[in-house]
Amino acid sequence: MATSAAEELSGLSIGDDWAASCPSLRKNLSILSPDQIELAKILLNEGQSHLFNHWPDPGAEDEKKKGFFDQVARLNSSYPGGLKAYIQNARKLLADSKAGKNPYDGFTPSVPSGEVLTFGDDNFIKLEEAGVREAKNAAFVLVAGGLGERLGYKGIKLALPAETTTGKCFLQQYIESILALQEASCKLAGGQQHMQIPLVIMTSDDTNAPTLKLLESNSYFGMVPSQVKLLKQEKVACLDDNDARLALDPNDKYKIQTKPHGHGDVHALLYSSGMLYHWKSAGRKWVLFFQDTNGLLFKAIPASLGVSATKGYDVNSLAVPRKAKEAIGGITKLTHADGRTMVINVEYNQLDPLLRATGHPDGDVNCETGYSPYPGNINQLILKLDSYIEELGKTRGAIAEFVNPKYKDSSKTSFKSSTRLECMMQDYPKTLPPSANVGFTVMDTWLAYAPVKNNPEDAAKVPKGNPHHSATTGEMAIYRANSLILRKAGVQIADPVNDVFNGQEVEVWPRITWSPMWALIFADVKRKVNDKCFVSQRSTLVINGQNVFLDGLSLDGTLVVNAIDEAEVKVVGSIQNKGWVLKHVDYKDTSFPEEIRMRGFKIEKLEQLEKSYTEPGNFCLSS
Ligand SMILES: O=c1ccn([C@@H]2O[C@H](COP(=O)(O)OP(=O)(O)O[C@H]3O[C@H](CO)[C@H](O)[C@H](O)[C@H]3O)[C@@H](O)[C@H]2O)c(=O)[nH]1
Repeated sequence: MATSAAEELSGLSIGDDWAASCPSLRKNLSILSPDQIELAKILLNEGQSHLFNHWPDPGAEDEKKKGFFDQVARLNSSYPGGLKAYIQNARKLLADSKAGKNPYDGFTPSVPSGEVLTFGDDNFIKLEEAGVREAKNAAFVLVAGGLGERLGYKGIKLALPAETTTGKCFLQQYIESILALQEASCKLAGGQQHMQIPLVIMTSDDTNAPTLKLLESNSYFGMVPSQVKLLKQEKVACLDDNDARLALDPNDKYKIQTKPHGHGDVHALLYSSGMLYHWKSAGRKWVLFFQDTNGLLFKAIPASLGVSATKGYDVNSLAVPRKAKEAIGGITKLTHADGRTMVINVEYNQLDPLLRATGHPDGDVNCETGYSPYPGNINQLILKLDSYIEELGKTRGAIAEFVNPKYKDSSKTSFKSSTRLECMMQDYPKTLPPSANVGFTVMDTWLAYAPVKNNPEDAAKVPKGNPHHSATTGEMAIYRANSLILRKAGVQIADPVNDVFNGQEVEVWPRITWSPMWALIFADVKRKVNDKCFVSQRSTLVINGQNVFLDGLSLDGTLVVNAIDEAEVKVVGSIQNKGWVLKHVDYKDTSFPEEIRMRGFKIEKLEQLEKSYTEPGNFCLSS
């Protein structure tokens, strides 16, 4: 095609007319590759010419311009449907938000029915066994891309000690639990096959490098390195206004400002990585999703996996009784005026307005049980792999999104700061067909849920009766759960005492911990203790070893037992020493490490009986 002399001089051609509305980009087309030009076309078509307004003529800052397109290419490829879809979705959601449209318009909430389990009864024991049986066919997915802004800890949350008696971090606890499940499940299957249970960890730019470092510097906590796969989520572009104009980074005009898109990214990442097909061809049946700081989680997993298997649930959400206004979503049955129904998590900030808008003037309040009638979603999801793959084949893992702009004023025309689209992994069932078998499993909070989300200052402000969700309560909950489980198995455990750490009143139970290899399910505990045992309130008991049996132990102090699998150790008689005591530490006292300060106490090791059995054989441990 003929080109005018002037255009030839500037390197432009008539074929570049698509860029006529944006002269500063048009002048620079000659330095862009064909792929970059395609991306530029998408941006202009979607009303993003402002991104180029400040671009100088070719020859100046060319590397920065190319770098800009490198980022655009990443943003384009990491979002299902690319940037075009992102911008179009944003425009629609921003318009809905401006119009004050309720995402649940036309839906009436009601309390759904699901499986309510009671720890330790026959049904629970049966479900735990069914869960262990299924575990060899499972894959675990840990979402750990969040920064944990509410906690304010400078490291990654997975590296925090779940409890300070052993100092094991959350990631170690999770991995040891999966390995114990793997071993128990393969044993139940007759031990012929040795299947590795895969673990995927979703990270982000904020957490990827430290997560990898934590794994590598601890030999993957006993997993085979190839068993663990990190999938990094990308951030999404920020939006400056209701037209979904992308925001430039205030510190770098050649960069689009980005923010996290939320844990819902996990579905698109699993899909695009090809992981799901790989798992399916290896005969896997279940995908279990979980979050970064719940030290009780694996106590609830076997039974809930048992529920999924026996009920054939496509989706099973783990839930606990929820206190009104607690920062966990409520599992709700939504019935549309047109007859459609779904059982879905309604996020904690949306439940109250939804209830008020549908004939419940008091909104999110407790009922006569002292709890909200809506079970609290703890975001532990078990999906059946077959139907999950089928659904993702249609959606490519795209999850219903939302936007939450902070408007400058009631005209809702401008934002206080840029916003972005977000998505949540628990919204996966929203696109499922009505025939999908969606259920949930409720367990006691003491057994299943004690996350570490809040910093000490905010945790102390939580209304009385509502959970603090702090490092203090996360740790105390582990001791409480272990004490209650031993009690249920017949061990006499002294009553707790109340104490206040970092302004939070908690029950302090004996500091009892065991490795998952000792006991994964209640039947394991029952086999390994008897009702002649006693543990006093000031005691600490650490059991590290598969074949340790408490046979008439009376403990008043600290006992630590370490044993290899081939050593069978019977612990008998009375053991008494000064033990380990909890010393108060103020969170503002910077002479202590952050991990200690944030929980408000330090364990002072005065005296203990510690025994390690490193040779095979039968042993008797007494004072
Ligand atoms: O972009 C993100 C954001 C978060 N996360 C991860 O997602 C998990 C959950 O994040 P938060 O702890 O910030 O989640 P919230 O407390 O806001 O809420 C979520 O967890 C609650 C239970 O802990 C309720 O279930 C609630 O409904 C659910 O949205 C964490 O492991 C976090 O690391 C990511 O991987 N990427």
